[in-house]
Amino acid sequence: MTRIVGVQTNNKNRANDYVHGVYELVKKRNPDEKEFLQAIREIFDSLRPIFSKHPEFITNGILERITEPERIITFRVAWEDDQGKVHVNRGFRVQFNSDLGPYKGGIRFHPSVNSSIMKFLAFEQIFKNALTGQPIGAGKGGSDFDPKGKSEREIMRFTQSFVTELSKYIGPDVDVPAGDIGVGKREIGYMFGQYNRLKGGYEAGVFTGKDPNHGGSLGRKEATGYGTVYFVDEMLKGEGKSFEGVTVVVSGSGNVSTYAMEKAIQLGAKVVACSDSGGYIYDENGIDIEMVKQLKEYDNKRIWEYTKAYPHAKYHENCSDIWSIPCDIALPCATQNELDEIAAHLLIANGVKAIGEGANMPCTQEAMTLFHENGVLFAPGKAANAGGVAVSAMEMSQNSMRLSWTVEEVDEKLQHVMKNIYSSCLSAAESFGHPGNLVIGANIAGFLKVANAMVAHGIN
Ligand SMILES: NC(=O)C1=CN([C@@H]2O[C@H](COP(=O)(O)OP(=O)(O)OC[C@H]3O[C@@H](n4cnc5c(N)ncnc54)[C@H](O)[C@@H]3O)[C@@H](O)[C@H]2O)C=CC1
Ligand SMILES: O=C(O)CCC(=O)C(=O)O
Repeated sequence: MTRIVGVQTNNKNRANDYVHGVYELVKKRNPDEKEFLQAIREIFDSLRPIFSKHPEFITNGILERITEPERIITFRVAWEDDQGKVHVNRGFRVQFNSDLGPYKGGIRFHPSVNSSIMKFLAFEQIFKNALTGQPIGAGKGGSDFDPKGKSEREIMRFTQSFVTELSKYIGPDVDVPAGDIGVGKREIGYMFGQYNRLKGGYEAGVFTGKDPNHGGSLGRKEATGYGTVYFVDEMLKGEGKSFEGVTVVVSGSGNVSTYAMEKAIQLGAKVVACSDSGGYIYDENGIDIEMVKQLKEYDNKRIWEYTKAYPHAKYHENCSDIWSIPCDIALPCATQNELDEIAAHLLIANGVKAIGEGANMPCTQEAMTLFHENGVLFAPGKAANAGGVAVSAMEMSQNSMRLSWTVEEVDEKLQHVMKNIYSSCLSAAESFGHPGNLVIGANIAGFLKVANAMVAHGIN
């Protein structure tokens, strides 16, 4: 008995030393990349229990390899504005891991884009894409270009210049980009057009998130937001709860937020607030989702203009104060680290029951710890928002087969994927000694899938 306990302790120490040692190496190699290190730390904290059961992951150097992107492409994007002035932005594509399939992940256009943000997003994508169960590897890209205030033609010229360089590194079986912040079906359309022009043909599966009228999948636009709500609904059902009659606050008013709000409302919730980077609106009667769509998806307006149609609604300029509104469920769907310790304290004091991360890494580590300590149900982004990339993989399948599924078919498959992800997270958490902890469950379930493939593919 003593000997077995001794062996277990030795294995545990060896596993802890391994995780700690690799984290120190990664930190040394990427000293100023705070978002990337934050994402690595969260994963590493969850993975500790794995290595005492799977020493082969240590001998195969899985952590050392999975934290180093297979390839990072950085390039100049020169473009001319409407006045003929030349501008230069920086473009990125991080091709992080291809053990499960072609690199797959969105393109972000936002002034904050830098190497750390690109790497954290591509790293998260490894585990998220693995959780979907579909044959997709992981990547992410973007540029520090700010679409705000640019004309339609400027956006087209910038996007064409961006993809002229990116086209050398992507393809339907190599790397398949999609949208993210600042990139929707309009930008994907420009990328797709320019890519095909350069290649002299039509390669349907090179981008996803295309317009369903020209090569895209029905249901892709809605998939991330709907998927997030489907996942949270599963988590609520596990506790005998539901969306019926609850109050919900959603940050952002872009692609993910809009369709998270729509699905929550369809399931009987009252959504009382949403935001953009300028501020938030609070409508105690419940947000009119069609009005939000009109303002943000079609008219490209700021969210405060909602109050022109609904004068009883209130507009507040500080978008991060949205978390001071009492709610049962909070869905952060805007951007990374938008919900910090202070916001978490406010939500908990106001009785929040559940959090669902529609955005990538929207909660800081400190906020997550507080939710955990206070028994708040927590759906981590890499599981909860995986519906978008899952339907992107369905778009790839439809493109390869040269056919189109109906929106009902796509939605049914999406619900199935989200349920499967939920049960994989639950069972991984249970098997590794953390029952009910979906953060640990998501990280372990995603990691195991990729790590096993990396062992099978040899050291490379
Ligand atoms: N589009 C997709 O399919 C997926 C997106 N995500 C993640 O979801 C998040 C949102 O992405 P999208 O909706 O696609 O982008 P989007 O560009 O359509 O919308 C982003 C929204 O967030 C707002 N925003 C930006 N910074 C903000 C801040 N600090 N506070 C409040 N609002 C702010 C913007 O005004 C905009 O309304 C990102 O973290 C993205 O990586 C995750 C999975 C898939
Ligand atoms: O649909 C895709 O390929 C990308 C989605 C994405 O960027 C994400 O899941 O964060």
